Amino acid sequence: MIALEEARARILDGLSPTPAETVGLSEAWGRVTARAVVARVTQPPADVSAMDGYAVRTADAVAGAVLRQVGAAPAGHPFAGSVGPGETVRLFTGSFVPEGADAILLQEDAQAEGARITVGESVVVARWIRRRGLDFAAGDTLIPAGRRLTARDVGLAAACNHPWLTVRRRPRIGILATGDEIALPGEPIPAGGIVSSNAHALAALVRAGGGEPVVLPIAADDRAAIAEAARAARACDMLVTTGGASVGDHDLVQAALGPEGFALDFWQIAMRPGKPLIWGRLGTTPVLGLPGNPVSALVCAVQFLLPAMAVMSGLPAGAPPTVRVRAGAALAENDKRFDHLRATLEDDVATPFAQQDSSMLANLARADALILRAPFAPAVPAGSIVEAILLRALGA
Ligand SMILES: Nc1nc2c(c(=O)[nH]1)N[C@H]1C(S)=C(S)[C@@H](COP(=O)(O)OP(=O)(O)OC[C@H]3O[C@@H](n4cnc5c(N)ncnc54)[C@H](O)[C@@H]3O)O[C@H]1N2
Ligand code: MOO
Repeated sequence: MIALEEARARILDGLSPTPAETVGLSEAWGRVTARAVVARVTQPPADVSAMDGYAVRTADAVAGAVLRQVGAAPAGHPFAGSVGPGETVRLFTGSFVPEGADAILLQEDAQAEGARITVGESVVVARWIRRRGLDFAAGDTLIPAGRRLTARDVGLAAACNHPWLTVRRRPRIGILATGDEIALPGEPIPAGGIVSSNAHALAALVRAGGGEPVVLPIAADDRAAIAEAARAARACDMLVTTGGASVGDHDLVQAALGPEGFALDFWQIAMRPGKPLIWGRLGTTPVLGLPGNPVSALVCAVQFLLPAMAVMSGLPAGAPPTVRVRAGAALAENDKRFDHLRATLEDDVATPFAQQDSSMLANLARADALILRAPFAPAVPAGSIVEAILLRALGA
């Protein structure tokens, strides 16, 4: 059994980013830039007013002075002339500041009678003028390559005049659930059978991680069926199987993929839940074999599939983010397997469920966090600081 960190390193080492594609801005949220976004315009394009009011010359606009309005410049309609001594031009927020003016007289500090503008309060030079390029200048690199785009980034890309962006293709993840006993939700459940939940949970997690799930039909516990399904997944960037990973006579994933040319990298890791994890390659397609137990499959997906999808998306390789929390109960000494205790979180106190069986989906769905227990971590009293993965933040 290899250590969790080594398993993740071996998985991530073997992956590379998907090819780039171009998408419109409306499709860009959550995608990862394959190319830096460089401003095509300067913003603001000229000195502009930050307020509604009057463009003035500081020397003239002293309290009590009367100025002559010689024009108006609504936003989008710059004033063609310049502001001479004793003159002013009506402006609005975003209007270009005409030549000659060097300050803004706020509308509420002025009294207008026709073209006669009486200054109520002396202006301060440059006040309320946003300088050309205050925000950014043409040629500035505003968004680096390898960044997952936020709503703010999309707005920035639009502002710097990019109608579309070059991003990584979403990693296409084939999901193959195996087992004679599993039936799709809503279908008749065979005698001795259960409803398949893993493929659905994994597909949702793939979406949360920015990927495109390709859910394959359930394969029976039979080598030919698994092999056929796996062949269908060769166009995917990764095939994820669930079930059939362990040591039972019906745990067939490796046996079925072997004749198809499956090259195993490792099988079994020192992790709970998730011990029978499989990692290898079917031709050029990476294959991640997750255990069938629903909690094991999900926890392995958090620890390995999400980081793998990040690398395939062009993001840096790494472990899922962790936070420090206080244990809501005493934690026993751990054994040799890296443990993940499903826990609720209130403020910064994470309390593990009393039962941690890897079949218990309801507890998993109620959990906010996975408390991480390194191999051989000593027993700690309630209130101790421990590391945890927050599930909701990952969409898990
Ligand atoms: N003698 C040993 N037995 C087991 C070991 C071991 O080391 N020695 N490992 C255990 C561990 S740990 C795990 S985890 C499981 C994983 O087994 P498999 O990956 O082979 O999974 P299955 O046997 O196919 O199924 C296990 C369990 O999960 C349910 N299942 C399967 N697929 C789905 C699905 N799509 N949706 C919901 N539930 C699913 C299945 O019905 C079983 O109950 O092996 C232990 N055994
Ligand atoms: O490791 Mo298994 O994944 O304990 O249930």
